Amino acid sequence: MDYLLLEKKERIAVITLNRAPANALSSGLIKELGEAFDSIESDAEVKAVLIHGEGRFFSAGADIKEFTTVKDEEGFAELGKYGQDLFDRIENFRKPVIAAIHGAALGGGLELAMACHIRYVAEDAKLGLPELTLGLVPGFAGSQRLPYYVGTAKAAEMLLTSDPISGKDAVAFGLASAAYPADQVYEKAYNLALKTAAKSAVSVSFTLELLQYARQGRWSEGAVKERELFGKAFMSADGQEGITAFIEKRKPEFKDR
Ligand SMILES: C/C=C/C(=O)SCCNC(=O)CCNC(=O)[C@H](O)C(C)(C)COP(=O)(O)OP(=O)(O)OC[C@H]1O[C@@H](n2cnc3c(N)ncnc32)[C@H](O)[C@@H]1OP(=O)(O)O
Repeated sequence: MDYLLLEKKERIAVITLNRAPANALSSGLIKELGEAFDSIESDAEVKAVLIHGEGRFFSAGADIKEFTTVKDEEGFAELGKYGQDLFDRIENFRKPVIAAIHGAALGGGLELAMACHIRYVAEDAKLGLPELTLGLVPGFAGSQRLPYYVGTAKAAEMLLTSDPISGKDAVAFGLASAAYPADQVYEKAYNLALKTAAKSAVSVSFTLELLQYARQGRWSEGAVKERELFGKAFMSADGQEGITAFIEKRKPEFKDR
């Protein structure tokens, strides 16, 4: 691949955005991200995904220079759909996707990070949707995901001023789970990925599915689905192993079945 690195180790797939100088999300990079997720989806050995950026930033957003090659409104709507479809796929992915953010996650970079299931950030990272600075609006569903995390009022402030918030503030507003000094973020996020990879792939997949009901405000349907999957998880080989291991006072040995 030309714009990212995909490395699989210890059952973790590490995606490194690698498009100097700012890991701007060109259509080429977005296409390669889709291909990376194809490879990870079909690889039963991989149990979690970690996305981070090479260089100074996580990602500074869609490639502003590439915008000049788009001809008309339909072209921009198509570009938006291209990114939105990929980010929906990431949000609905059945293996945990974790973002380790340093430097900046702006515009499409933050929209990518918001599609991940968990975000760890550098304390001094800048997170924002500055599209209005360019006379634009977000195009990869940032106007929809940001209010989900930070509330409508804070999202309105961030969008209408274009001011980014720090990693520390992102945690305070619920946009990220934890903030660390910049040189520790990757390692902390990698250890988090390892922790999730130690669980049964069955219950992890069920949990990610259930979280989407809450994410989409489908509470009652989600509760029905939860009790159904509770039974399925209990009757799975790993569910049986987990219960037996607890009773026998030992660590469970999950087989992802
Ligand atoms: C549907 C989605 C829409 C969107 O995502 S719209 C884009 C939203 N993103 C932005 O508006 C962010 C734009 N970039 C910036 O604000 C700044 O940059 C940074 C804060 C990221 C970094 O600032 P500093 O440290 O002063 O560096 P620097 O000289 O501005 O940038 C370094 C190089 O990176 C290129 N670059 C930065 N962001 C983008 C981008 N989004 N698309 C294309 N190139 C970008 C610059 O041009 C420059 O390049 P060169 O060294 O060749 O001059």
